[in-house]
Amino acid sequence: MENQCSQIMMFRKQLKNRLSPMRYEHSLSVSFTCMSLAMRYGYDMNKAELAGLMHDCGKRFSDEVILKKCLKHGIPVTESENKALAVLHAKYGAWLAENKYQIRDEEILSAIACHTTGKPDMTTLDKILYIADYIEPRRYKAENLPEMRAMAYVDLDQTMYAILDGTLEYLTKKGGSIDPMTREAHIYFKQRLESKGELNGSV
Ligand SMILES: Nc1ncnc2c1ncn2[C@@H]1O[C@H](COP(=O)(O)OP(=O)(O)O)[C@@H](O)[C@H]1O
Repeated sequence: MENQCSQIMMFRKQLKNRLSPMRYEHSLSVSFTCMSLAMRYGYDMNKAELAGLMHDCGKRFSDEVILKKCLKHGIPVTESENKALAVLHAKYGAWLAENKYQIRDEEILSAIACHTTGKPDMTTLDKILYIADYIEPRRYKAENLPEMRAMAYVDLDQTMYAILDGTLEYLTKKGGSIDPMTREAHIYFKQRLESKGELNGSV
């Protein structure tokens, strides 16, 4: 317990020096939101805290620099990621977390790696982090935030589907390339809700 706390304090100090003040605040806010969702869903709070804190550790560089760093370190970049560079900090962040911050927990690394796009068959921590990144208290951009914040504490799959649905609509309007992993995740959650008979018209 004491060890976990001192590890978190050390990572916070390092991130504070490396991220912009706003990005650092966002990371803290996501970390606390992850813990709160972990409480709700009976997930390990320490792992959730660490995943939330570290999720944007790759976002200290511009997208172009992140691409160069991925190529330099042999991190595979798909053709789609090359066209949608905004998603790449997640994969690079997972690499940094493992290789520079020495985080070895596969669930934490997986959650960091898929926090921008989601993916099919996400673990509980994958979902907690993806959702916390969207609903954290300092976020204000999306119109559906009050609804998503309430839904997050009712059902993770419903919330994943609703956020992915809104994000695809937003990205389509915005124009530009959309990473196909986001669509794959959307289809996956749609089918998952359908198979449970839980896909309602309002989502
Ligand atoms: N080209 C893309 N393909 C798939 N997902 C994307 C793409 N660009 C951004 N996203 C994701 O969509 C969400 C909204 O994007 P955006 O508004 O650009 O980012 P943010 O909310 O971080 O400012 C974020 O979760 C982001 O990771």
